[in-house]
Amino acid sequence: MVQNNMINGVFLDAGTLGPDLDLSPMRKLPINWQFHDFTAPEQTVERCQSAQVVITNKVVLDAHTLSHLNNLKLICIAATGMNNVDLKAAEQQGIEVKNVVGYAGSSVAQLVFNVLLELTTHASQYNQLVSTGKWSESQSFCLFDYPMIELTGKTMGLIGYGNLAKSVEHLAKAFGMQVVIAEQKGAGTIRPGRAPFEQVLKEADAISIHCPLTDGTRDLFTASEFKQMKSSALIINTARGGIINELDLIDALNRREIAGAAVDVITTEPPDRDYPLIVNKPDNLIITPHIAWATLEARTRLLQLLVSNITQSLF
Ligand SMILES: NC(=O)C1=CN([C@@H]2O[C@H](COP(=O)(O)OP(=O)(O)OC[C@H]3O[C@@H](n4cnc5c(N)ncnc54)[C@H](O)[C@@H]3O)[C@@H](O)[C@H]2O)C=CC1
Ligand SMILES: O=C(O)C(=O)CO
Repeated sequence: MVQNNMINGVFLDAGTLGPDLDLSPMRKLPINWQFHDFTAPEQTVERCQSAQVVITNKVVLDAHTLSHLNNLKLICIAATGMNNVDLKAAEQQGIEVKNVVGYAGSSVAQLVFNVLLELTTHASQYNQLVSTGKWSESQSFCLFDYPMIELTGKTMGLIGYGNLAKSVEHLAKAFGMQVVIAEQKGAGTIRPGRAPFEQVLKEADAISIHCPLTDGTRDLFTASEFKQMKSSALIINTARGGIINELDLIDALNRREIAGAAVDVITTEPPDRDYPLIVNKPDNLIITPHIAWATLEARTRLLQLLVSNITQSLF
């Protein structure tokens, strides 16, 4: 508990919640706020120096930064992923860290199926062919340029089985897919209802990644994992960049070791203009700019949960 008449709070990257989200529920809390749209790494310490509560969506709070923040009592992450905060260093300094859980299930599952359907049905690529006149030039009433694949009866492999994976499972079953849930790679025992990681690689027609980025999941998918997958398999990463090795993904897609991929998250966001995954983007890769969470409905829930996280900890 902090004496509430003295609380200084900083929101380091309020701009990341979008221009259309009304932040007044947070502004109304009895906290002496400083809201910044974005914060560069070199501005972080100075901006947080007198704060007892700091809110960050994607600004990095590493051990070095935290070591300068002696007043800090609470970090509220305006997201589910906590990989931008050094949790061990925070714990050692007695700083409580809270994230927002369970706000984005519908939204993320919708994006997963949007890209899965694009990779299997190619509606926007066919739409493009119509716009460029290929349909008008055709002798047949329909085109066959992109092979259409039915999802019913196919197997969806889930990596991580928390809130988001369960929402994806729900939609997968509605499409008539079988769902296999991967046990953590290297686990000695396989929990009921789970399958060994390597078995999921071999069996899945589509893999959807929903685990956090940690030391244990960094580079979980490299050349070796892609080689174990079916050549017809698809992989979708809406979790975090870094879980898939991006250079290995480019190779696997170019060599058609797997059939396609979609990533909503990459290792460096936003990317530089010469980011390898983008400049060398294979035609069987879809990249979206970290939008899976970004429906207004999900962001509205996120804000409510963020306010409730702060209130529960401080008041
Ligand atoms: N693209 C986007 O817009 C969004 C991305 N995310 C990302 O999705 C991740 C998952 O979110 P939720 O499902 O809500 O989290 P969650 O905490 O409910 O589920 C994560 C699951 O991953 C499992 N896990 C942890 N380490 C693992 C490992 N080594 N191997 C396999 N599974 C492991 C956990 O046991 C848990 O079941 C977040 O950590 C975040 O990075 C979250 C929201 C939006
Ligand atoms: O909630 C998350 O983890 C996201 O990636 C969206 O910011």
